[in-house]
Amino acid sequence: MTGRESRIAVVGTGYVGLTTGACLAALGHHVTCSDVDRCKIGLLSRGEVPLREPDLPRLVRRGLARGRLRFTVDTRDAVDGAGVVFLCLPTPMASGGEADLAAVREVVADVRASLPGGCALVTKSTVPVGTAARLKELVGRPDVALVSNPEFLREGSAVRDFLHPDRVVVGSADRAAADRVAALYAPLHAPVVRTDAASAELVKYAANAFLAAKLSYVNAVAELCEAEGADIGAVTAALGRDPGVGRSFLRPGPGWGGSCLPKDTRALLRAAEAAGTGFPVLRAAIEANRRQQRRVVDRVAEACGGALRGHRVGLLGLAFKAGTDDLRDSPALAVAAGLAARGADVVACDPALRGDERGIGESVAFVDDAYRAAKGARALVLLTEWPQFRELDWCRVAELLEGAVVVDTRNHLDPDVLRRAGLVRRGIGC
Ligand SMILES: NC(=O)c1ccc[n+]([C@@H]2O[C@H](COP(=O)([O-])OP(=O)(O)OC[C@H]3O[C@@H](n4cnc5c(N)ncnc54)[C@H](O)[C@@H]3O)[C@@H](O)[C@H]2O)c1
Ligand SMILES: O=c1ccn([C@@H]2O[C@H](COP(=O)(O)OP(=O)(O)O[C@H]3O[C@H](CO)[C@@H](O)[C@H](O)[C@H]3O)[C@@H](O)[C@H]2O)c(=O)[nH]1
Repeated sequence: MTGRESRIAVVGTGYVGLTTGACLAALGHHVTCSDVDRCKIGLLSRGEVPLREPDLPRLVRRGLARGRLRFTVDTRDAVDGAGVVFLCLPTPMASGGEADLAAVREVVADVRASLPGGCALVTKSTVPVGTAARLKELVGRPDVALVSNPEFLREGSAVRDFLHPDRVVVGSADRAAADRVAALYAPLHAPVVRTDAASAELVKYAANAFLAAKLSYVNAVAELCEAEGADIGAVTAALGRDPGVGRSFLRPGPGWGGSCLPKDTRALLRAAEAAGTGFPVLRAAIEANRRQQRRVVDRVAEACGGALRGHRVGLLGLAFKAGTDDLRDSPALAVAAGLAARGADVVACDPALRGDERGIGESVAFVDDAYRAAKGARALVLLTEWPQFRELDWCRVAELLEGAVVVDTRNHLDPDVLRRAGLVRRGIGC
């Protein structure tokens, strides 16, 4: 690879952009990352990482120290001299459910004249089918190629997922540009799937929608287990051994959430409706997820003797899964809001949060440890599977609680430990 080809720009330094930038710098490239958030760029330039992601701070500091990683608020400066420009910008849900591409369009319009001739402009953001083609028109330059290279990392294991991908998907009408992007991943020895841009864009949505539908399916099987007296743990242990099913994404829970699955399923559904095909299976999976959250609220109401009004309910965990401090579309927040709407006095804790984060909402009082969340509660509800919740002194919890029921929406706690503490554990599907 020539000197210029190994100069990379990454626009957007969130979970995807910062991981991409730091990992590509670790692979030996010279990477400039840009972001509109001045505060974030200030922190990152000093080696401080404002995201909770294992290994990311170490890679960022090493990249800075070796002069391979640089941060700027000036995106035009970042793309100057770059052979590959990754767009890692937010594509949130718009009011109608579709993906909002405003940030992507704004950046492309802003940098189009500054892009070096021959560079590859790569969408790593999750974008609807046809976006690469439309951006190609917006750029309006025959010497700039558009490439779709969707990202499949998960929060909480972003660096590991980036460096050990199951597959790398590269889609473009421009073979040479796609070769150049694929070559960046060569040291990872991962399978590279080469496609046209539209197929690459669809792979990302189809993957997330599949995972979401699988989770809704498992949560429905869990409900059936409760009705029939079966045990979801035993069912999924055997089910997952079928290679057609696979072992992952079989854990029932309070519903699936996070920054991607909810918005991407809605966007795909909207796109399918606009395309005239519809997607009834996906629609059902989304509705089943809402129902799952309502089911958890009903279950807590049962634990409180039928009605929630006037009862204190303690919540263990607010993040959408363990290992992250991300609250975006967390099912825990939906459950908390549902409990509060039915009159419960909701008190929550989460080891990754301080309580002053945006998004927790007014209906939840935040306390800094599990014992304070348990104090005086009629029911305690585990919503995020943090390992430290297993290690609580459950006898102390039992003394602090006003009631005796723990609703374990992740089937995370040891039933015997709770039983010995005199508590009743209600899991999902068991
Ligand atoms: N978070 C994930 O696990 C994940 C995984 C795969 C794909 N994705 C997709 O990747 C994209 C980015 O997701 P994310 O979670 O990294 O988002 P994020 O919100 O964590 O980060 C986006 C960053 O872009 C910056 N930004 C916004 N407008 C900008 C502009 N005009 N110029 C420069 N920077 C700007 C923001 O300040 C922010 O730092 C989305 O399309 C998402 O769906 C996310
Ligand atoms: O067995 C499981 C697995 C997950 N979940 C829930 O499903 C949601 C999503 O979890 P996960 O997929 O681990 O989180 P993300 O970090 O949002 O990752 C998803 O979304 C990313 C953004 O598009 C993709 O890159 C990843 O491949 C895709 O897994 C969370 O609420 C989890 O608690 C379960 O309830 N049971």
